[in-house]
Formats: sequence, structure tokens, C-alpha cells
Amino acid sequence: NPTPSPSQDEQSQIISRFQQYLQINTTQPSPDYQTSTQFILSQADSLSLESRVIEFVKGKPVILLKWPGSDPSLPSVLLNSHTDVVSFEHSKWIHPPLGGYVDQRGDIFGRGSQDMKCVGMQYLEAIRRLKDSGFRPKRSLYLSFVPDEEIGGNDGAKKLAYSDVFKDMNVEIVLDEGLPSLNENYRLFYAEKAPWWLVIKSKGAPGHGAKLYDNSAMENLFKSIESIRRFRASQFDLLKSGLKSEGEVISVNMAFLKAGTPSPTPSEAEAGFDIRVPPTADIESLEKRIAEEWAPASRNMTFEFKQKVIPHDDLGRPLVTATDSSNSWWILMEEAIKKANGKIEKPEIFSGATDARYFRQLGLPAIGFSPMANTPYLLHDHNEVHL
Ligand code: MET
Ligand SMILES: [Zn+2]
Ligand SMILES: [Zn+2]
Repeated sequence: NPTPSPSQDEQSQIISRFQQYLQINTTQPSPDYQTSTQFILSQADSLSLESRVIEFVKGKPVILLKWPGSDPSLPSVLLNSHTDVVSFEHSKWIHPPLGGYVDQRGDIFGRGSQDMKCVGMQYLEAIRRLKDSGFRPKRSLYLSFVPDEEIGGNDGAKKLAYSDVFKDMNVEIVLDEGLPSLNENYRLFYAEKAPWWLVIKSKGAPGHGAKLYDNSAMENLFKSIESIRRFRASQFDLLKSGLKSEGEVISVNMAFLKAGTPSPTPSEAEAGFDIRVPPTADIESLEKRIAEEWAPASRNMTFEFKQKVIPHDDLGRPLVTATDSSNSWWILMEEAIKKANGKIEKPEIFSGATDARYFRQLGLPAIGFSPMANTPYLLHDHNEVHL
């Protein structure tokens, strides 16, 4: 049964709790997990949820909350959110990134306001309303607040997913983050692209900056950059023409460039790229392209991956959650959004990486959903706002 809309007073309390969470500095690379843990635990207490804190890795708390179901024999539901946020350039924000400032329009400013402290708080607020209405779930509901998603999740969601604790939880479906939409439709994600963080390096003899010669480190690197940029443009064209969606193209962005001495010309140069690979992409041909065109040994080049996630399961099948009637959770999710008068886009592949991949790796269905319609995409941007 629908619960009544929150009163003015309740609304301002909801916003104030969200502000408190935004004000905790969980910015990578040195997030204050102690304070965020205390905050989440205090929320859990106020909701009479069971809680435990597990440090699979010291200083990296996974907070697990539980609302026990009336039938413990049934598989459970997990709502996952990460507690860390990416860094910011303070001076580029119109309101302080750790302020949780609410402007006259009601926009809430803060790093993490979209990615994804809003979602963690929405889980908690939804539970608050359900509890107030007297609802009790049949299945147990778990909430995990995990560290380090923004740096790969190895010490957070990955550890949880592969733990005995997780086995005992008997989870059947996971919800994790999604993306906002500019229109009135909510977006649902059934898969995600895999991050490949590539560094290519070139070497060459240094020399006099006034001389034209082949095989310098800078020239070798630039040939690669040109080739990578042509590939980027071809993928971008597919997107612009509408032949492929954002989740279906391989994206490449140059992330850094480390090269150069005024004189002599440098003997080493390197560049880093953030590549995102859809689960349906031809991985072998991309690997070949990197080895043969982007960092060929014939041009004195080497490469390494700082991160290389293969978006496949152990049997080599694309890591995707079913969106048809074979997955009753997907159908249920769509129905729940419609019941709340929400409209839905067709299912999409998330363009970035989320912790959902660790749960999909286990064979579990996972749905990405950050309920933000009519909202610009400001994840990782200056002036991240929640409307
Ligand atoms: N979620 C972040 C991103 O997509 C961090 C991923 S770490 C592999 O950029
Ligand atoms: Zn996120
Ligand atoms: Zn993020």
C-alpha cells in the first residue's frame, strides 16, 4: 500500500540527513571512513536495523545492515551503495563540495550528491517510510555500504561478494547505482562497461631539438595518440549517428600525458588512457589493436594496464542481467517504478564501472538504478547537484 507523502517537517529532516552524509569527507584518496561508518550506524540504530562492520581490509569498513524478513528461509535482497566519492577542485564549485548546501531552487550541492550518497540515503529513507507504515518484508533486506568503489572496489564490494558472510546472506538480487536522465524517464542498467586503464610508453634516443629525425620518443608516442584519436572519433561517430548507444561503444579518453624536456628532446614519454569496453565488444580485436597499433614494439613502445576488467563471466559470456520475463526481479522493478508513477527508458548498459560487476560475476542479477529523472549528468563533475 502506498505510504502517505512526507510532511514538510519530515522532508526537511530527510534533506538534513542527506546533508550530514554529504558533509563527511569520504573523498578519495584518503576517505574518512570512520566518520561515515559512525553516521551510517547511527542511521541504522534509529531504524532499529541490525548492523555489523566488517573490515576485510583494515581501515576499509564494509557496513552491513539487515532488516530481517518474516520468512528467513527465502533468499534475500541486497541494496548496495559505495561510501567514497571522487576528489574535486574546490575553487571550481559555486557552493562548497563538502557543504551540502541547498540553494533557493532546492538543488543540493555536494560531491557524492549523485554518485552515490543520494542512493544510500534513499535506501534508508525508503526503509524509514516502510517501517512507519507498519510494513514488514517477507524476505530479509540487506544494505551494504562499501568503501573504495571509486578506486576499483577491490578492498570493498569485491571482498564482500567473495566472502563467507555473503554466502550466508543468501542474496538473490542486488541493486546498485545507475545514472540520472535529462528527461522524465528513469534509467535502468542491466550491465556495464569494463574499465581498462592503459598506459603506453615510448622510448627513443634523445637528440638536438633542431634536427629532424625518426624514432624519437615523442614522435613515437604521437603516432599512437593519432591512431587512438582516430579510433575514438570512429566510435564517437557511431554514437552521434545514433547507430549505437552510449553503453555500446568503446570509449577512449586520454587521461594524462607525461612527456617532455625543453632540451635535448626527451628519451621517454608516456600517456594514459581511460578506455571503457562494453560486454558485447570484441575483446581480442581491441587487444590486438593496442599491441599492434597503439603501442607496437616496432616503434619502441610498451604498454601496461593499471586496470583491466574483462566484462565476461567464467565461461566467456557477456556479463549481463536478463531484462526479460526470465528475470522476475527485472519485471518487478519495472512494475514498482510504474506503480510510483515513474516512466522508464529502455534497459541500458552503464557507461562507467560500478560494484555491480562483482555480483554479476557471481551469477547474480544486478540492476543499476539511481532514481534521478530530469537531472543533468554531473557525476565526477564540478557542482554535482541533486535536484
Ligand atoms: N566508478 C568509477 C568509474 O567508472 C571507478 C571505477 S574503478 C575501476 O570511473
Ligand atoms: Zn558511483
Ligand atoms: Zn563515481
